[in-house]
Amino acid sequence: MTALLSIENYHLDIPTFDGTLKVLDGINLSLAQGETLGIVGESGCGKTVLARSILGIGPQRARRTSGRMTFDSMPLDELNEAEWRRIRGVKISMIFQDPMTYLNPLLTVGRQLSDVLVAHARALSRPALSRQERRRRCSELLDQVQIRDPERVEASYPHQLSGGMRQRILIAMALAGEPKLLIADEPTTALDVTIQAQILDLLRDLVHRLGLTVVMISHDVGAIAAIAQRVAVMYAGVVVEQGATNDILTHPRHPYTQGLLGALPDIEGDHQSLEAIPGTIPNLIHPPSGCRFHPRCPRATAICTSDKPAMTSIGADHVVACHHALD
Ligand SMILES: Nc1ncnc2c1ncn2[C@@H]1O[C@H](COP(=O)(O)OP(=O)(O)OP(=O)(O)O)[C@@H](O)[C@H]1O
Repeated sequence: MTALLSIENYHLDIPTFDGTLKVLDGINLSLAQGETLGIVGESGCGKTVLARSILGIGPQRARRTSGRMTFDSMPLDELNEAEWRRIRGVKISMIFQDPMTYLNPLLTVGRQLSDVLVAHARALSRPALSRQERRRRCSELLDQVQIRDPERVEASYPHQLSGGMRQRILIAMALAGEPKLLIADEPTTALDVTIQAQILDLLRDLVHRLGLTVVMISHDVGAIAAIAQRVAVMYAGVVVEQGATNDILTHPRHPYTQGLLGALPDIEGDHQSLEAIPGTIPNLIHPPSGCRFHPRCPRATAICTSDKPAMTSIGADHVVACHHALD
């Protein structure tokens, strides 16, 4: 099957005052239509930079040094701004952790949804929708995100709605262009636990009903497990392990994945075992030689400091980049 999104050997640098950050170091990911991929890793691993690069909105000074991304047979790295306008926010859309940042506090929800429809028609060089068509489409979108009282919500300003409702509105806006790919960057992190579960249910339902393909980024392995069929574990700009969610969660092979899973809240609730992965993410200006995880790895040997481990297949849908994965 051809992939809807494929990322091959993607390297990205960000020049800074102190030196060049080697933020993405040879990312390989592939996503089939209708699939949900979770990207998990500690803060600073490069998850957001990767997600934003898919949309062509990476950090301003960021430079792709090699590799490529292909979406729906289009080479994303070669698109011009006019081509991007037809894709960004339309065919590939994104939702974020804090909806309030992306909603205009001065306009009603209905007006903002309607504005999105106008902008999409313009971006796709389609005739503008009539007022009546826009109203119908707004109701349809609110229905898709399971908002049961669309009239009240359309007439509301963002601050009059709960965090969960605002996230639903952002999802409705993201669906307005009938996207093929939805990138969800920590969509439930700012919400309380019950609402988190509702938003995850909604995303699952959209995948099922609309055949949406989703990349979901989170440092919350539980949220990823609830929604993604496949998981990619990122560490310091590298995908270190990837495969079927169940396999990765029950048989993690990379010491970093094992540490991350060990760092999950324990059964009683919110206690985090902070000892699970000692140390912190390395400085990406001078990343460690060989395997970027070796300074923190309990299994590191000489080869880990000298040679970058190749991604090796260890199951039908399970790859890992570790010299000691099978020890
Ligand atoms: N605009 C920027 N300028 C310089 N460095 C940046 C910029 N954006 C991100 N970085 C650096 O890139 C690295 C990866 O950041 P990124 O935000 O992608 O991590 P993340 O895994 O998404 O973390 P979080 O979970 O906290 O969002 C970090 O070292 C970060 O400091």
